[in-house]
Amino acid sequence: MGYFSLTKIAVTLTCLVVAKRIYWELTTGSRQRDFSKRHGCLPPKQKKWKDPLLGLDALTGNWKALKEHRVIEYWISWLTDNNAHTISTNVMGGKLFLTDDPENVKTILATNFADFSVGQERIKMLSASIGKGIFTSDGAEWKHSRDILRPCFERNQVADTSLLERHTARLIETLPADGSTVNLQIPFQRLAFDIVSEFLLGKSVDALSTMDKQDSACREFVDSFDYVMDPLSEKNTNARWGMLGMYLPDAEHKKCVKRMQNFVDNIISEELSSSTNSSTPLNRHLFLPSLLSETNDLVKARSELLNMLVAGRDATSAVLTNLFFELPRHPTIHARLVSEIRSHTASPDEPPSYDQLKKMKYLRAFINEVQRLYPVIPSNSRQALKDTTLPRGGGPDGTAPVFVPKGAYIAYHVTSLHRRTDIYGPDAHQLVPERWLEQDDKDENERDAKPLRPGWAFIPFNGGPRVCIGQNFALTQIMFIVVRMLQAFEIEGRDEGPWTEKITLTCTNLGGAKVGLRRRE
Ligand code: HEM
Repeated sequence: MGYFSLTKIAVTLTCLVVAKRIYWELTTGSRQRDFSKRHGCLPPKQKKWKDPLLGLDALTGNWKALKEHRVIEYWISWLTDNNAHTISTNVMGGKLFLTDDPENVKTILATNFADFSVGQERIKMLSASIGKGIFTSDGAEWKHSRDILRPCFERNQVADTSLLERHTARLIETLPADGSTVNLQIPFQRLAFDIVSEFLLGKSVDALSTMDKQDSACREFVDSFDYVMDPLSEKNTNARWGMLGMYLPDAEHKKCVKRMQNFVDNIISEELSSSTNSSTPLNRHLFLPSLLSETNDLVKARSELLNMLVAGRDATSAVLTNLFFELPRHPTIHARLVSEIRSHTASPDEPPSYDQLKKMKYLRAFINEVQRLYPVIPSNSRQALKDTTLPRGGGPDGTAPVFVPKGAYIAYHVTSLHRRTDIYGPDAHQLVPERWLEQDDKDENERDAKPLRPGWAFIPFNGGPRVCIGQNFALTQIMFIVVRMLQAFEIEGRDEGPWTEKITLTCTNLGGAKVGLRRRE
């Protein structure tokens, strides 16, 4: 009797599943097939998994690669193993596309911008730590955040290098100049944090001066921030549970989020209680006062502020770390940079102006090249808000459009895109700043090369309406710091081994940038 009723239940459930599937095929499925046919779509190559149902081996493979610091290469292999620039796959019942085709990237980020969201996964995961702000919202909410920020990044705001000089001078004072080994990664993080906080808030958090004091609020904020952004760190007790750890309750994570919130709440309270800040230059448009004039919602203000501090600290210091990892390994590039800096500044003590920086074409080429090889966001993704298409990747030769159903994720692999030999040439895997120079700025023996016009194949700052709003500020900052470091120090590399990925919210070299510094005479 019991057996009979179990069979009945099983049959009923099977009928329900089949009926649901038939209903889906007749409604959504039929609509999607029509849509796909009308747009001439063909399926792209498929990445298959041993577990055909959920693709669990994709998750375990990803986790293993993350732990072994080779997740960039692991994802690239999904494309190269299939000899394709766009593939589709199914993981955990969801559809995922992966592409390194510039035409597809342009479509997602610009041409069909309105068809895509930054994705529910990102919104959910990041909001839990930094709340709802420019990074974690879409549509009208995102546009509002962006409108508040825009005036802070206009040229006249970015061109004032006195702020950069004050903080970079402090960095140079604090670095050992006796040739002992120093890892520049942490000092760069502190410097970026000091600069971005003063740039946005009118007041620096003084991380370079206060970080070594155990009980400083800034130290606590940065430690908490590091914990939250690096779920794989040794400090994270859940990390020993592997992938499952990300879903286990983590009391320390909660504490860290609370500390970050308190830190930012204090900054907001100070701003609210002092209507005029005497240390703020009158010509500077600051983010926090603009934000507080737009909203009375203090949780919203806190989240926007956290979003901005995240944006401003990590990406810039990651690029600086990669630059100083590579620089001592390339003596010819190093020498050419020193000579360019000397030719554009009157004396080694003179901080460069914004206009002088703009003239340093080789320095800019070097920064481009390091960002090309090591984009600090090596892969990114968007989620389709409705049924839509990608222009390329379908059919056996990958030239037909591809149908993308509502809800599917499209990951675009920035590192793979930046290293395509058909775009950058056979030396795409080597560091060659000269490839970025205009013909007139090249040495005679370099001139016959075809000028590089990568378009959507170079996206270290993303592109389209959500292009990094801090791009010009970040580049000015990076150029300024490199110039001041090269003016001040003879630099010797102390890193052993190749560049190795360390992925948190951004990606940089696992061992940082270890150097020995001696003051230039
Ligand atoms: C070299 C340093 C930097 C790099 C490589 C970089 C890169 C990026 C990238 C790739 C994105 C797109 C993220 C996405 O939409 O998925 C982005 C967005 C953004 N970046 Fe940067 N960034 C840098 C520095 C900065 C700085 C210094 C600030 C601010 C002070 C900043 C503020 C932002 C903001 C607010 C967004 C979100 C824009 C939006 O969604 O509308 N970034 N950045």
